[in-house]
Amino acid sequence: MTIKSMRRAYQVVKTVLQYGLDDLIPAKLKPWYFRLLRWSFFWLTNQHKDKVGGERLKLAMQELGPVYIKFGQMLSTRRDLLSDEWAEELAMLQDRVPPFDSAIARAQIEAELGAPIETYFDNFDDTPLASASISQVHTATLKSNGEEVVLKVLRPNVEEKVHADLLLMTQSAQVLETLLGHGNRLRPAEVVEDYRTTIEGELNLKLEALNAIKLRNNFIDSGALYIPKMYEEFCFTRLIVMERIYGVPVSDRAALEAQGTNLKLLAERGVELFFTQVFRDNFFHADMHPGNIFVSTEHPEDPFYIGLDCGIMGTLTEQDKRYLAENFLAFFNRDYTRIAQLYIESGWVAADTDLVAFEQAIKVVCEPMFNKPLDEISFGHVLLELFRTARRFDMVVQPQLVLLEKTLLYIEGLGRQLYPQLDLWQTAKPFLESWMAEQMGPLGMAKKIKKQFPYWTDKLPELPELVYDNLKMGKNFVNSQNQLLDRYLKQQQKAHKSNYLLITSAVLVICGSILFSQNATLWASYACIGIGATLWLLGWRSRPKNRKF
Ligand SMILES: Nc1ncnc2c1ncn2[C@@H]1O[C@H](COP(=O)(O)OP(=O)(O)OP(=O)(O)O)[C@@H](O)[C@H]1O
Repeated sequence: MTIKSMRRAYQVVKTVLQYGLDDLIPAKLKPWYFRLLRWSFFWLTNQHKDKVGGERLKLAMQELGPVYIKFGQMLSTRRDLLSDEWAEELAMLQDRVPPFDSAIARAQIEAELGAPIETYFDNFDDTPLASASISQVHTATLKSNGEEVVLKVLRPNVEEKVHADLLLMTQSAQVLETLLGHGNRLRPAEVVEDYRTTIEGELNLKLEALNAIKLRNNFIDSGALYIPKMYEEFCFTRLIVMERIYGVPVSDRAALEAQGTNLKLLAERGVELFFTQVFRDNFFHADMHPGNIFVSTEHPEDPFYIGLDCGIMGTLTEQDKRYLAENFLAFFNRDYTRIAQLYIESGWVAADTDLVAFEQAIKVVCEPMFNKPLDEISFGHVLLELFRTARRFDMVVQPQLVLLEKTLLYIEGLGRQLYPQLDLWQTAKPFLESWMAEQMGPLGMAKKIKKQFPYWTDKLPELPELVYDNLKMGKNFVNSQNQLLDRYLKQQQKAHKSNYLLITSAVLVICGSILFSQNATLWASYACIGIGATLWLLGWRSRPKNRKF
């Protein structure tokens, strides 16, 4: 431990004690060394007894600086872990940081460029346009064509500071975890680990630029989202250069109204954009706070979003996406058995989970949601409640899903703020249904076959064994006594049969295509493709029917 890190540790302990955060740990969980710590710092008394826990934590984080402020902001989105009051307090943390010296910014930029700023840029403004915890933003114009750009540069020594704070956080989280016991729902070590991934991603600006380029390309023809152009030749780990944008911050409702923005359309586009990013592109902006989203100023009747700061992006596996879509559809069909099955099938909860108890718990939290009109139900809230319930059944944390749930909650909140009558279900349902239909239909099958072709040719020799194991598992499963399980198993069997037919048909079509491409006996290739197509039809028809898509 260096002198610097010891000083920082002292500062953290001092703040924790001054804000009485140690009081928040129940006395019976406090070991002797905790009390000793408190006695040895007897002059540091809790000066904030009058304030509630969440507020004290917020003030302490504010005092500890940017890394803790960002941590608090992230924590505020973990509503599956925190109570709503605590989350609301932490959400108020503001990331306002004084700018750093522009001479330092210049030196840093020139070090990355390997040349004086004037070699490539004119009109570099020494007064920053914005200054945040990780970086600072300056405006300039490109020497080559006069285009307006912004230069985003990392704060000096920010990596060192973040890593020092992270180390301390990790150690404190481990102590806390031991005190609280492993079964505790707060899981501090996991939360800090989650934060580490997020903040470390933000320390690499090149990564942010690459994400922005990808997202921009995904929406290049869209009238709903614009991502500023990145100048790749000037993008490095500590510096990126992008097109300057002008827009109204999305949180500035008064300005949006003043310019006559069609708020209904804007709100609907927000929800659509989210589902497009998740389900079509599998690449979604996961840091959607108001400072990162602007609204276009031209053509207010046909507004679009402008997205900045693509440091944190989320992706889901194909399987996660399918389970997620099914999850929503099952919820709106009030099919709680199906939801419970989905959590087990996907592996989010263990296979030996008590299905009946799980289904019951899901029903208890979901059913009251239908007391509201359908259009007021929030997808994010549904997911949040389902995750909270699943956690009680030891759901393994899925960081990608937590990221998704947070983004969804934010997008819906934003949509409602812009247009309180926003009908979330009507906006999202057609999208989900057509996605599911496409996935399960012939086009989706063809796409999957094409994508999986190299993998299947590799796995072809193992296929009979896999199919046999699969069927055997299904058969063993059927022996269960439970009535509910029986229903589930029948469905499983049907699904296995259908999968078996579909897999065999795919194999035959692939074999036929290989024979055809190698100019082998044509009749054999036609026969393979013909039989394959017939089996596919049979498999398709024998799918379990009570899945409503
Ligand atoms: N291309 C741009 N054009 C105009 N303004 C920009 C641009 N990029 C960033 N800004 C301004 O700089 C601010 C900070 O940018 P950005 O969010 O990218 O920084 P950050 O360090 O990642 O901040 P945080 O992580 O706290 O969101 C934005 O809120 C916006 O006001």
